Amino acid sequence: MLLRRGLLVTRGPLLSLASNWTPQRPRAARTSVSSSMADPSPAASKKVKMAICQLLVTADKEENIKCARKAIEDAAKQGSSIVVLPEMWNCPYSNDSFPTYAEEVPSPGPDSPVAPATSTSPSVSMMADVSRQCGVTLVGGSIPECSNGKLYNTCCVFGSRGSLLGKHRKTHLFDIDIPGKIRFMESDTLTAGDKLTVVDTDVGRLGIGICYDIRFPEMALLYAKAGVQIIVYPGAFNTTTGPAHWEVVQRARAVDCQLFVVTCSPARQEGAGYQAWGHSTAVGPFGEVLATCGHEQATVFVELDLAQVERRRENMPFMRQRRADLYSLTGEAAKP
Ligand SMILES: O=C(O)CCC(=O)C(=O)O
Repeated sequence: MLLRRGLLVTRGPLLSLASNWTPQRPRAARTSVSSSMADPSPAASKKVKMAICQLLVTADKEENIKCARKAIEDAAKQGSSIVVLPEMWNCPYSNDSFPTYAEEVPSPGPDSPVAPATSTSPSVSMMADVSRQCGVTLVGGSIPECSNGKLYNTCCVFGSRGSLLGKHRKTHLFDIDIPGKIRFMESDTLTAGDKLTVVDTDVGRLGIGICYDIRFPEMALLYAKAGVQIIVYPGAFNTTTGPAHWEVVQRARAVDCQLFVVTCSPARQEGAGYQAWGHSTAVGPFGEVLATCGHEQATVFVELDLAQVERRRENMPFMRQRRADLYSLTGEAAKP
């Protein structure tokens, strides 16, 4: 895609965003639905209770798994139907750690094999087990995945019966160099994923991105086009780009796409090689920050009314107002 004299010029097969951009309802959504007489909007409320677990990640993998399990169980006890974990929650965020902490991840599917607790994929089996036991949808942050001699930064999404519904491999690797501030080259160890990931769950239709993926609005727009209601970005911004961009990119994606944006960071670990920004957040489809936190370990509880996605799009129909004669977007977020 080229930006030339104010024109967005695309190459390859076009996927026009100008017409027929009606959000699709998720298949088999089992969101609790209640209508409110006081609400003049035709869209009934569809409320989803979410917990965003900003975990303190240590070098002790077993401890990280125990701590994540407890946070999920506590969130379920408090009535959450969907729980989100941070990027790289089972290992320190460093190129040295990724190969050592990596696990195999099975292919998604309703009957995906759930690895027993003694397997070589203890993080994956814990997530499958606890989501089934607690009956929650789980967006499992990310962990390093090993597959055919390559490493990926991978997010697993589990349904409330413990099956692996989807996995997203981070598509934009975090390779940046801000002299005197931060240099990180994920591509030294990781390979980029090659697809966008839309997952239908009990609570709604999710689009998944990981951290640096949030900086690419085209990806979020394709998710909106695919009928996604919530984009979840497990992410670990840092103390340079975090204060500058973390909140603004979330609000920008939410406003551009008129959907919910949720981020989940690790807590900041004093003395760690990588200083995470924290501030896990949920943003509504009008760009409003609904809930957030600081940089310490915390669980953010938030209720998302998914009916707001339709309401905002009725109020301000950007989707129908796009100018396909002037610009369009290539690519596809495959529907599940
Ligand atoms: O985009 C940024 O500033 C940070 C991204 C990042 O930390 C990551 O992708 O892991």
